[in-house]
Amino acid sequence: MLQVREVSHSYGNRNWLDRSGSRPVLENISLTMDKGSCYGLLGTSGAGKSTLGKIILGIEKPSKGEVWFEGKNLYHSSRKLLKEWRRDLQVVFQDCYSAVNPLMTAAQIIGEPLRNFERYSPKELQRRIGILLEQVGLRPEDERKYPHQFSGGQLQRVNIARAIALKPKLIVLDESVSSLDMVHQTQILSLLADLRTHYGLSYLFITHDIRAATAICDHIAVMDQGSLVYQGGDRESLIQCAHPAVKQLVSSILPEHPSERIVLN
Ligand SMILES: Nc1ncnc2c1ncn2[C@@H]1O[C@H](COP(=O)(O)OP(=O)(O)OP(=O)(O)O)[C@@H](O)[C@H]1O
Repeated sequence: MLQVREVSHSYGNRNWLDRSGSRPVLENISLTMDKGSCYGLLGTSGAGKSTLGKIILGIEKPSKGEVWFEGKNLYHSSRKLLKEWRRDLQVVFQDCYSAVNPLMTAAQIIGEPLRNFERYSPKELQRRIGILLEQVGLRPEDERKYPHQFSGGQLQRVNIARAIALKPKLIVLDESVSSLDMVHQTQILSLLADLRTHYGLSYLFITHDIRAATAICDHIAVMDQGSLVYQGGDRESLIQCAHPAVKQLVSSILPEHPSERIVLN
């Protein structure tokens, strides 16, 4: 469904005083995502995960390489095709509060993509917003609430409802559960798993949290300083991987004494 082919990227010099040359943020990244899969992209801060996410979403053109989505080259497409991709590729960010307009109600936030892409009557729009609220576990009366009247976990559900409103094919989840407490994290991860089954969605799950990634992903890649240093589907090989960046991630969740070690997932 999605192929990233030999993608490299630099942001260029930040200002004219910076003569150091543009350091690559991504170097020769290739990955493939199958339909319906959940691909975990792990790595420490600054590894380049969000940059790769933006390139996959079509909002940051890579300096080199290609992104293919459903057999077509994302950055060599007509305006019409790009508009279709805007529907098919959605994103949920970490900071649920800054991802929404504080002056809009939940109904307005969730209804926004439907108003932009569909021509529903007001009654039909209302009905669809009601279904979406229910699907993400919110109550009908929540539609009248403003962002500040929700908890972080509830507002992230509003963001997820907006992301699934157009029945996309791929959702980039960029640290989407990272700012939530453990209880809300578990609830949102379980909601995401249910929605994936219901809609046949694919996720690119960007995170630094190996535990969250192993809970829902069927494939995991680890990035370090702009390169992919590990790709695999099975937890054991991730734990056994000798690359220092992978070991660092794994050790962040493993106690020193083997008898105290919990099994991932
Ligand atoms: N718009 C930008 N302009 C210039 N440099 C940028 C820009 N966005 C990111 N960078 C730089 O690119 C590098 C990778 O950043 P990116 O946000 O992709 O990493 P990340 O792995 O997602 O990190 P984090 O987990 O902290 O979000 C960093 O050094 C960052 O400073």
